[in-house]
Amino acid sequence: MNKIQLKSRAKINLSLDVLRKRPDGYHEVEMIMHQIDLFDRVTLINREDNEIKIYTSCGYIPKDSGNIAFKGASLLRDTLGINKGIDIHIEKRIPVAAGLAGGSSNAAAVILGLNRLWNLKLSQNELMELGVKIGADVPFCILGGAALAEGIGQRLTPIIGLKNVWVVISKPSISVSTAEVYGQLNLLNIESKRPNTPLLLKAVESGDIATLAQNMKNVLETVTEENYPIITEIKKKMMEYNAIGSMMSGSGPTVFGIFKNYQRAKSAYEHLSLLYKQTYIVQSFYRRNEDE
Ligand SMILES: C[C@](O)(CO)[C@H](O)COP(=O)(O)OP(=O)(O)OC[C@H]1O[C@@H](n2ccc(N)nc2=O)[C@H](O)[C@@H]1O
Ligand SMILES: Nc1ncnc2c1ncn2[C@@H]1O[C@H](COP(=O)(O)OP(=O)(O)OP(=O)(O)O)[C@@H](O)[C@H]1O
Repeated sequence: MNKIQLKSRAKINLSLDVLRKRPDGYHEVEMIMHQIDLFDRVTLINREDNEIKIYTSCGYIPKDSGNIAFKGASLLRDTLGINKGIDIHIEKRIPVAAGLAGGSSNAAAVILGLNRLWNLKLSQNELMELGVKIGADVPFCILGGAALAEGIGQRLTPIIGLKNVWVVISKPSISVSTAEVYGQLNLLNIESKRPNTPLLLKAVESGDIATLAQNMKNVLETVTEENYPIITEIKKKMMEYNAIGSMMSGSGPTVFGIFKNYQRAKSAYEHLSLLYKQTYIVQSFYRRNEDE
């Protein structure tokens, strides 16, 4: 085998709580993460030499060692002392710097793909332990499906995901830095924004999308929504167009809405895409990578 192609899926956070700030600056979180069926295509092709090369149609992501997919490949090579080269082709569809883990998901695809292409035989847990070295969202992207994430996001408990739930996502044309959002978070100001995680976990696992959608909360909204009122506007529009609930994903600025059925989601998508260019209609994706 000389080549492998993978789907690199985006995630949304169905809840996001921050418990405390650690001495190293990172935050301990408690969040419910769920993949959606919006994906980049990542193709890995072995090279004759030992270089790592990135090819992408997307004009505004790095094409050198600054690309997180590059970091995924060099991490595997350095850790295992491998002297091989790889061409990494990224066909970008996931909006960038959006709160959808687009970059983390590309890195996860590279790690999963090279494990197979180079026959490394690392377990999923070993891959996840390596993945966290390049980003807190990478282990979840390696796991796939749906999970409760704790620690800095790397301590994962897989949960039963939502089957074929319709979701509309809209990204306003602003980009947000995750580090800045966490940096501006005031832990004294989040009490009313904290989710009831046990209630939400139960709702997700039983497919009770009404309870889920009506109780979703993300403490990072206290920062990003405050900085960008357009997020409040999009959430309002989602509700006007019959979402059961709407929230910002991750550190934002992407907003998603959960819908009762395809017809309602489609109608919302048609209206919202006139207002916000980067609007997508997608389904929840519940299968873990090991199941594929
Ligand atoms: C907002 C989320 O996307 C929600 O899933 C994640 O918590 C962030 O995951 P990520 O973008 O993969 O995060 P990283 O690339 O590891 O970290 C970017 C920056 O975010 C901050 N950060 C990230 C994760 C975390 N648990 N606490 C933090 O304070 C740190 O300042 C870090 O320098
Ligand atoms: N392969 C990649 N895909 C997307 N962005 C990348 C990639 N490599 C590096 N980047 C850079 O990483 C930054 C964050 O992009 P990304 O799309 O991963 O953010 P995000 O969706 O907010 O991620 P998260 O939800 O994990 O915080 C951007 O500034 C982008 O230029």
